[in-house]
Amino acid sequence: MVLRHLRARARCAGPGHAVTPLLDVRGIGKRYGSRLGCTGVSFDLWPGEVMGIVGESGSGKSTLLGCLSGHLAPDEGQVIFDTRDRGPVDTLGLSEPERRMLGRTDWAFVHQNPRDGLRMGISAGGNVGERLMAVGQRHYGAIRAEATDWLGRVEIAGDRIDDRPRDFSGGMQQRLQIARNLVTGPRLVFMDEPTGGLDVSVQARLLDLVRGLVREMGLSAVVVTHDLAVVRLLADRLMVMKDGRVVEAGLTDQVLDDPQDAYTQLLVSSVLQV
Ligand SMILES: Nc1ncnc2c1ncn2[C@@H]1O[C@H](COP(=O)(O)OP(=O)(O)OP(=O)(O)O)[C@@H](O)[C@H]1O
Repeated sequence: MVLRHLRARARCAGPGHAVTPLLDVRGIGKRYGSRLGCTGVSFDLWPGEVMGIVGESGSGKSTLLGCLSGHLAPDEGQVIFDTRDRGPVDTLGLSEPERRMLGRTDWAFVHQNPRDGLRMGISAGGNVGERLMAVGQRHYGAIRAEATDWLGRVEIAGDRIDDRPRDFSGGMQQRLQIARNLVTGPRLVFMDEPTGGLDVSVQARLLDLVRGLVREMGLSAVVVTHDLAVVRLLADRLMVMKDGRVVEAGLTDQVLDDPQDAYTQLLVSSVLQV
């Protein structure tokens, strides 16, 4: 029913107008036994748009991101993704191989801890090149050239290509994780506290880099963070979560400059006092 509705909307589109959201999230809910993870979360994400999800610890951000990205199975709801070849598809109904393919091609996931998103035992170039091989590239010279190019794009010197990520600083590891994720040209990137655990100056540089790449590549992204400075810089729109529910949503500047919900007001003012 929902898919038919989306296709009908897509057919009514004029040229050059995206009328189908890239991601259409409907009523996602997840419980852990009697404990609520998140409930009733719905939103659209449009091509090239960045959605920020903020809230205090335990508000359900990671649960929601897990449900959206296929790492967790929600108890209810739909996550409809506008695939290149088949149009809008409910990703929760995909088979495991189909989901894996989506993860290699159109979707990417940047973990808070780069160790969760990198292979620490293989070289930096191998970490990037491996993703190209996973989508069918076989020419060693071309793979190495593309890996070198991507290391440059994330400001890692080319002469570090054969070094292992464990010899990198935290900021470099995170930049390498970003290169590994973006090298295959995904359309949607999930980010879980991408600057968490980094020094403030390193955070600022990383945020600048991510913002540049997102814009340059026209990426859509869902960014979970407890840091309002991160969403202020990266996100076009914002959802504020509390106790597993979205309490306020809107354009980032609007929500942060003129919060309507009492909890959002508290969140914003507590940051301003820091
Ligand atoms: N594996 C789990 N088993 C039981 N309860 C869980 C589990 N994971 C999360 N929860 C609970 O679900 C609720 C939402 O947690 P979640 O980790 O999604 O919040 P969060 O906003 O991402 O927090 P943080 O910023 O600390 O990561 C919390 O009450 C948490 O205790």
